[in-house]
Amino acid sequence: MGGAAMALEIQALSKSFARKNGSAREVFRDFSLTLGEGKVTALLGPSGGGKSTLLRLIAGLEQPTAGALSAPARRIGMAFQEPRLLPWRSVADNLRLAAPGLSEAALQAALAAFELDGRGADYPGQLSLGLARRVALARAFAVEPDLLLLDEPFASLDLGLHRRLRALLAQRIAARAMTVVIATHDLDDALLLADEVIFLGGVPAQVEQRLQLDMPRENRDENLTKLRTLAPFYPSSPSKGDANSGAA
Ligand SMILES: Nc1ncnc2c1ncn2[C@@H]1O[C@H](COP(=O)(O)OP(=O)(O)OP(=O)(O)O)[C@@H](O)[C@H]1O
Repeated sequence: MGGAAMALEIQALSKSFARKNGSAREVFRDFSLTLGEGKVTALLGPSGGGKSTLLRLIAGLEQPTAGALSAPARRIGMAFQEPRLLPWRSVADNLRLAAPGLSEAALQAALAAFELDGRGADYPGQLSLGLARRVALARAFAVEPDLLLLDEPFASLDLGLHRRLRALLAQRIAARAMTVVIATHDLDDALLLADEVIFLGGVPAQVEQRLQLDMPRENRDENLTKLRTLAPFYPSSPSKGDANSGAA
C-alpha cells in the first residue's frame, strides 16, 4: 500500500447536457483530476457548479461525453443529496438490500454508528429528514465501501443536527480505510472532514484551488477559525459564523 497510490484518475473529462432549447450546457471540458488512495477529498463549489455531476460520473451513474475515468474495481458506497430510501422497505431492509450478506451484527453496528439503535423496523416515511440522512449514511457504510461518495450529506439540516451528523461521519471516516469524496458547498464541512479540499468554479467547471489539510481531524474543531483563514476567498456559510462546530 504505497502512499502515492491513485484511487481515481480523471483524464480530460468532458460532460455536457442538452438544454431544452437544444443548446448544450457544458459542465466539464477537458477536466483532469487525480485523487489519492485512502484520502478524503472535499469538492467545494457553488450550487449548479458540477459537484453532483462529478460524483455521478465517478460512480458510473453518468457517462462522460469525452475523456476517461480510471478507478480500480471497488465497492462503492454512495449517499445522495436526497436520502433516496425505498419507502416500502424498513430501515433494516434498506441496508440489507444495499449490502446483501450483511450479518445481523454488522447491521446493528451500522445502525448504531449513526445513532439509529432501535430504528431498524421503522419505515422511511416515519423518519424526519435528519433520521433519513442517518439511514442513508448507515446504508452507504453497510456495503463496506472502499470508495465512499457523499453528495451534500447534511443539506437542509438545522445547524445542531448538521454538526452532530458531521461529527459522527468524522468518526466513521477515521475508523475505516477508504477513499472518500464529499461534495459540499459548506466550507466548514470541507475543513473539518477532508485531507484535501478542491475548489471548483467557472463554467465549464475547473479546479480553482487545491488545499491540503494536514492537521489531525480530532484537532480541527477547536481550530476552525484558524482553518477558515486558509480559504479567505471562499465565503463561510451564513449562520455558521461561530468557531465552535459542536463535535460533542
Ligand atoms: N441530468 C441533467 N440534465 C440536464 N442538465 C443537468 C443534468 N444534471 C445536471 N445538469 C446541469 O449541470 C449543471 C451542474 O449541476 P450539478 O447538479 O452537478 O451541480 P452541483 O454543483 O452539484 O450543484 P448543487 O449543489 O445545486 O447540486 C447544472 O447547470 C445542472 O442544471
